Amino acid sequence: MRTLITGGAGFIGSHIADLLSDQGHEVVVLDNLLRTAHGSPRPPGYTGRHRFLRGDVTDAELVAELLDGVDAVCHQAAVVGHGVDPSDAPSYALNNDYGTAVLLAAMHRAKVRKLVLASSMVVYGEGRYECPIHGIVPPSSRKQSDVDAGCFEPACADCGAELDWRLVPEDAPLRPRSSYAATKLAQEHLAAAWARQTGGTVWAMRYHNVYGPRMPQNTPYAGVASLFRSSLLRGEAPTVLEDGKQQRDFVHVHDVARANVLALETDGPEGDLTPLNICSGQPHSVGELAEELAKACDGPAPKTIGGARPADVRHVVADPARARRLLGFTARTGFAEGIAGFATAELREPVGS
Ligand SMILES: Cc1cn([C@H]2C[C@H](O)[C@@H](COP(=O)(O)OP(=O)(O)O[C@H]3O[C@@H](C)[C@H](O)[C@@H](O)[C@H]3O)O2)c(=O)[nH]c1=O
Repeated sequence: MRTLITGGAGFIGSHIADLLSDQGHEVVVLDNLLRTAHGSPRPPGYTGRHRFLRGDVTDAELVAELLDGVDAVCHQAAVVGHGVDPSDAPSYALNNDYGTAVLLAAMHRAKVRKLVLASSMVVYGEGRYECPIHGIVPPSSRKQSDVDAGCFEPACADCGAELDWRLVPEDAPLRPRSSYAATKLAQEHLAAAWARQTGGTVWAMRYHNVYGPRMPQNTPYAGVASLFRSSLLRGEAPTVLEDGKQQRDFVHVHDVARANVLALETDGPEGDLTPLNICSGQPHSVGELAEELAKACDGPAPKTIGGARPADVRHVVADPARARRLLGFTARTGFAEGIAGFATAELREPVGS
């Protein structure tokens, strides 16, 4: 199989490229290197192993050229971040949505019918909750006054009862809370329309909180695991927001790469997009993450400081059943083992801007 990986020099894309090559597949990497996992203009490991081209997914001519002879596309290139400042929306839309539209048009012309798309748990917005009286309810947005008063759990909008979190299945309502999240969902819509128009197949990989080697560091968008680790390695205590009891699904990048390779190798439903939670199925709190990392780095104990960032959600805990059923994917890296390895893993500085 010959695969074009956009964003193939990035944190997740580079692991997919390595795994595909290890398994004897042919890989073409397109990356603008604005924020690479490897941090150098020609990332070590690419020379000779993968065909590597520095360029942008919005460059229609280049994308068309690279699709020659390609069987499938793994689209990882995106501007990531929190996207809470509306003035960043044009940049997200240009790179994530216009870039995806260019790629899909080129795939149509080149008759490439298979796409694996990097999506994100951010498309859900807040997680799934059950009220003891009203059953599954849409979570109301947390008020700043509640957060300031130290009340972090979402309450039922109808009766005010405290809600229990539940696993989020792929057919949960999609309520993006940031420009970034909206552009990830728009990517899914563009790809779904392309699949319906062309009979193509799309697996939309809704990544949960991915961590592991080559994770970016020293950027506020790095993700909590990387930011905690950087603080600990500087000898500073990681600062835990809220009360530290907010839950996430931390999934190791090696598992995420394997899920992508399985998706590339698995025939999906034709003429549609199939979203999949890519997660471990083992929720952990942010407080636990801080404790585990502090232990593994032999650093100072975490400090819980309350507060929350705009657009922060409380618990997003994914249901892994569909990816298991359709791809045979189960995450193999346990939390304690993954975090211990991550404490000493090689991370990279972002380059460019
Ligand atoms: C950065 C940071 C976060 N947190 C908390 C805030 C959240 O409740 C929880 C998780 O935070 P984050 O990893 O920042 O994000 P997050 O769980 O909101 O998830 C997002 O992460 C972004 C980086 C990605 O762009 C998104 O695609 C998505 O994965 O950890 C801290 O307690 N201390 C910190 O220093």
